[in-house]
Amino acid sequence: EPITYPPQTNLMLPSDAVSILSFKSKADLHNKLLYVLNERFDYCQWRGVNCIQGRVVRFLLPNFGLFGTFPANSLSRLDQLRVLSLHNNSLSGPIPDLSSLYNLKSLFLGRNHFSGTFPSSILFLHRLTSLDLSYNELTGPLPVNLTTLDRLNILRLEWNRFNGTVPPLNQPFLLIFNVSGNNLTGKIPVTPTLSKFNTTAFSLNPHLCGKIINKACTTRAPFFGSSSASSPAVQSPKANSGGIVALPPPHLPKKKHQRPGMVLGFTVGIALIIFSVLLALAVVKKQGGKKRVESKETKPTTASSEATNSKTQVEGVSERKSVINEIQKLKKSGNLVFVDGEVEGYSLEQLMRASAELLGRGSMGITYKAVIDGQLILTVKRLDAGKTAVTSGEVFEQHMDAVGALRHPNLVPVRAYFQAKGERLVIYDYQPNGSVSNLVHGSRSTRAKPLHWTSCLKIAEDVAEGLAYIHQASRLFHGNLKSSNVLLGSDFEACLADYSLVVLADSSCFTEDPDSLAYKAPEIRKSSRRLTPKSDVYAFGVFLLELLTGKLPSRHPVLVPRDMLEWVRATREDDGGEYHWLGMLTEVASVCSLTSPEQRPAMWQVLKMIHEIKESAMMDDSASFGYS
Ligand SMILES: Nc1ncnc2c1ncn2[C@@H]1O[C@H](COP(=O)(O)OP(=O)(O)OP(=O)(O)O)[C@@H](O)[C@H]1O
Repeated sequence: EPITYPPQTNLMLPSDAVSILSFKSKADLHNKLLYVLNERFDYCQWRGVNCIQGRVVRFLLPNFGLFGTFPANSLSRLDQLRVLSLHNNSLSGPIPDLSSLYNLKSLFLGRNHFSGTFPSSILFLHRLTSLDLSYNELTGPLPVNLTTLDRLNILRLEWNRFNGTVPPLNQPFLLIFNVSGNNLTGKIPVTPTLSKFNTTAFSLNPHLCGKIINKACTTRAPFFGSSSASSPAVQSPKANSGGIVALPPPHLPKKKHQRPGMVLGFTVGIALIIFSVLLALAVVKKQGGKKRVESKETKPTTASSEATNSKTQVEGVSERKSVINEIQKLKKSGNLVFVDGEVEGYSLEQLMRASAELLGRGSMGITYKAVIDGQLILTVKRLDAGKTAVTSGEVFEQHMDAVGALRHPNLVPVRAYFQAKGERLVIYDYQPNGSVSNLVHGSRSTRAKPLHWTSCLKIAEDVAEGLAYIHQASRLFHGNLKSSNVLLGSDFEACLADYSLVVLADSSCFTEDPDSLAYKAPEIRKSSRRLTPKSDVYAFGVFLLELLTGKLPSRHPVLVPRDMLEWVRATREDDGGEYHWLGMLTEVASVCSLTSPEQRPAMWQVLKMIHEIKESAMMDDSASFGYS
């Protein structure tokens, strides 16, 4: 039952003042709040306190450097309280019983060190519209009854240690929702509300699965390099340091009957390969005369990317070819393999007939933009046969199945692949707005100007999200992060391309330009066999510096971290306004590019640092809804 009248503890002092002072006595051990009470209602003028008719309705203490605990029975008497924010302080211990704050609409306790389980008293606060417990150390399951808080607009629970399953939340007004970075498990309930959120709301929970995050709840597809045939049950999160949890080793061989469009040549046997190659050669020969020789002019990409695509367009005009001309040597002994969950939207024949434009030549092969039947735009990467010859057909198939299973808003999705007789194609979505390399360095004629620091932050966040996802969702890594492999999607979101392809190639065949080399961590400069997630972290550090300075990686000086900031600043026309933020971002870049892989943070830790910078920046601009 709600308490209607606050019990008077001291006839001289209003009970709201007593509440606040008793809160301060334990929560402000460093005495940051200078609360003095001379007159009876002075407390309504205290910093962070807002009253209506002498009763405290808002108590807002974000970023006050509060250090201590949140004492039980302190604020519980503030029964007129509507908003409570203790966001971003250093409060530890459990969150006390708050059930008497029955008028509370917004509760912001994020970015502290609160521990213990989800405070069940919160479930009594039926008027709550905003609840933020993110970035704490809370453990245990999320109560199923969270569904009863039916007015919630904001529910932020990310970066705690919650385990168990996601409750079947279906609050119609839930607009902001995040449970990423916990240890939640099992299938995400497919409610209309939860279906509205994309995978980032659930990311970095290694054992979550289900339709909403495009991850099957069964054992994952095999991946490259694994040898174990026996698959233990899902590994305990505790077995992993730092929160990265590896998926169980795959079952080998893979159950092939589950997917459509299988590569016949590798499943039915040698005899069939020979037969189909002969047949295909006959068909190709017969159709040779009929092949479309006209090369449909594929329009250049969107107007907004005019500058960014100038290099590829010049190459495209001079080397524009039809895919049929380029890959007509294909022996048609295989079909396109559409990765798990993909609809077979087109055939190999359609792909071969598609008009194509050269996008560029990279270390692994040649990349084309292909337009199928004048409608569907794809990117086709034709891998260099010689360089990937070290990878057997079976390993290639297993690897591409694992890579194709990755789905994240910051990854360019693999849709299909193909291999037959030395030819290997990987088909991706086409990203219409060029690459970050184009964006930062522009065409050669224009002088490069570094991006605004907030754009750097946004791109860095997107890339870190994509990398952290790859590392946690599989035992894969990118292996070739660089600005030409970070593409801009239709909303100018940054998406990683070319992830996890480099392991298929013999790196000794590579002749890399100085910029590509500069992304390589010291331990992999000699051989890419030693690629690990930490080498991606190194490349991320180089990429971040490239973003901040607009300088090509081969021109980055080797500096100790404290000189690094001065160099970063010198490359920018800074009026001093961004100094603080540049400092924080440069620090992230420096720690990522440490020589020793062990000293570099894991990608999820990098992501956490970037989130923290973003959140403080938002608070600084008072742009963050509800925190001040
Ligand atoms: N899915 C895609 N959509 C649009 N452009 C793409 C796509 N994939 C690659 N590109 C662009 O095509 C060009 C060639 O890419 P490619 O990956 O072959 O070479 P690279 O990125 O320069 O080097 P590397 O092979 O080492 O990654 C690059 O400019 C890249 O930005």
